[in-house]
Amino acid sequence: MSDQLPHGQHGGAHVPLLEVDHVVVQFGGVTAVNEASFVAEAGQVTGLIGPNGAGKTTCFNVISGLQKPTRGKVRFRGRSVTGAPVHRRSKRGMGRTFQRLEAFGSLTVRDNVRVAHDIHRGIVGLLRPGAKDIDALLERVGIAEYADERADSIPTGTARLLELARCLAGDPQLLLLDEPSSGLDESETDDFGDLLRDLAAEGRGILMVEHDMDLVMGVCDTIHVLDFGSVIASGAPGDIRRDPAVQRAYLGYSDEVPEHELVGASTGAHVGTHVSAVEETRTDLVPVGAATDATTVIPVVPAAPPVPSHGQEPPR
Ligand SMILES: Nc1ncnc2c1ncn2[C@@H]1O[C@H](COP(=O)(O)OP(=O)(O)OP(=O)(O)O)[C@@H](O)[C@H]1O
Repeated sequence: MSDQLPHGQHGGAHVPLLEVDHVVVQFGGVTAVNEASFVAEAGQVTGLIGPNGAGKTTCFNVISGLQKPTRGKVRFRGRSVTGAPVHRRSKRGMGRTFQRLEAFGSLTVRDNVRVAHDIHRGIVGLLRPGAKDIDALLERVGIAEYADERADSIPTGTARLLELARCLAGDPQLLLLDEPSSGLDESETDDFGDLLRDLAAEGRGILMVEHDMDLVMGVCDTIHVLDFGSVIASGAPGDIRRDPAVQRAYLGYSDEVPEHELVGASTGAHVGTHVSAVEETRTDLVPVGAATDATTVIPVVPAAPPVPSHGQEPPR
């Protein structure tokens, strides 16, 4: 029996392209992923964000098959792939890029994409794509001018786009992108965001771990937020931006101490730190970007002293 069900349908019921279902990953005493459940839909860009150490990469490893979960399931196109090896997931239509660049340094950019295509297609790869197909892909991701350069001589941002081109050479239905914009300048990041929207408009699903909040908030349809391995929020960018639990996760505040105690006790060193952090944040109330109502501001009013902060910018 074929396992290639059309995504989105399963006996009439809606089936997400990707489902992460109560996944737990433990490394000895460390729970890196804690009962995480979320979905990524076809035709959408989905963001997976969270502070450093929140469990994003571990989740990606579970989804792509590099890490066996301690418990829980991963379903792709309605079928469990929890025990499937990486290459089988890839054959079923998952493509992944890594934070670490994986291209062959001594090959040209064009040959890197050609090799990725051949590896993915296996025997079918013998029917090699024409140079025109490869060049069209390079054009699409915006690196055609580097086609004849060795991969180890191109700038980091370009190398990231090469990773994406290599991933797209396998024609995946789901793209798992790990920090895809790092190394891109502002205008390259804008172009990259447009490309992600185009890829989603073709019906592909994109799940992206990304620290550039402008990009995440600008291109994602849905965002899932991890903190200490658990999903603490899921929703549209505007909802995530305003979610108090998300703000706490990024800024490192707990809500156990009422705000009036904070203000009244501002002589304490740690509280002083907190107050200045609050002031710093509040002077930073900025109009939310073009993706939503431009008059909305970020309601960041932490209500308690700091717990060890992840030291990262919250979603803006
Ligand atoms: N192989 C491992 N052995 C032990 N602990 C691990 C291992 N891999 C990850 N961890 C721990 O699991 C937790 C989650 O790590 P993970 O790399 O998934 O987080 P992350 O959200 O991707 O972080 P970052 O944004 O910094 O890349 C961290 O506490 C990390 O130290």
